[in-house]
Amino acid sequence: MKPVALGADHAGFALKEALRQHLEEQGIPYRDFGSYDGSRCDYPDRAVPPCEAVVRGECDFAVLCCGTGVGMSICANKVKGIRACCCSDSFSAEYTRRHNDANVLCMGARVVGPGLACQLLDLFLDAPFEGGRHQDRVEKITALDERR
Ligand SMILES: O=C(CO)[C@H](O)[C@H](O)[C@H](O)COP(=O)(O)O
Repeated sequence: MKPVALGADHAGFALKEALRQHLEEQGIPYRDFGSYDGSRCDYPDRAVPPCEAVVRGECDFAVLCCGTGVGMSICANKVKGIRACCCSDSFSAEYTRRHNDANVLCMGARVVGPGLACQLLDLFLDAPFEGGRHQDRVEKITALDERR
């Protein structure tokens, strides 16, 4: 398994740390792109490096944390090849993999607690992309990338 890329701003730092520890406990490799402490920083600067690692094929997935998860997801979806979803419920976390072939999970530390976030991460990592009719739709998303 390729490492999971992790990223966070100051608001998401503690949640990212909880997710990092959760991955470590399960023996799932990760690459931590920071923040490495809770110092104030800007989520666009923290979103891009983990996403670029996914696009380069060094990581299959990235997990990004900020206050709401929304700022991170907006930025991540600006990176060509990224399909990011901001999740705070289990159905979305699972089905964004099954139907959208999402490669980035964003979560908000001011929205979800660490226990739920770890559960959402497990669902995201375990769910397979179903392909079939969803493949055609993902190809249309890729075509949208090409128009930019
Ligand atoms: O971008 C966000 C909102 O979608 C993130 O939640 C940020 O973490 C948040 O805006 C940071 O807010 P702060 O007041 O500067 O801590």
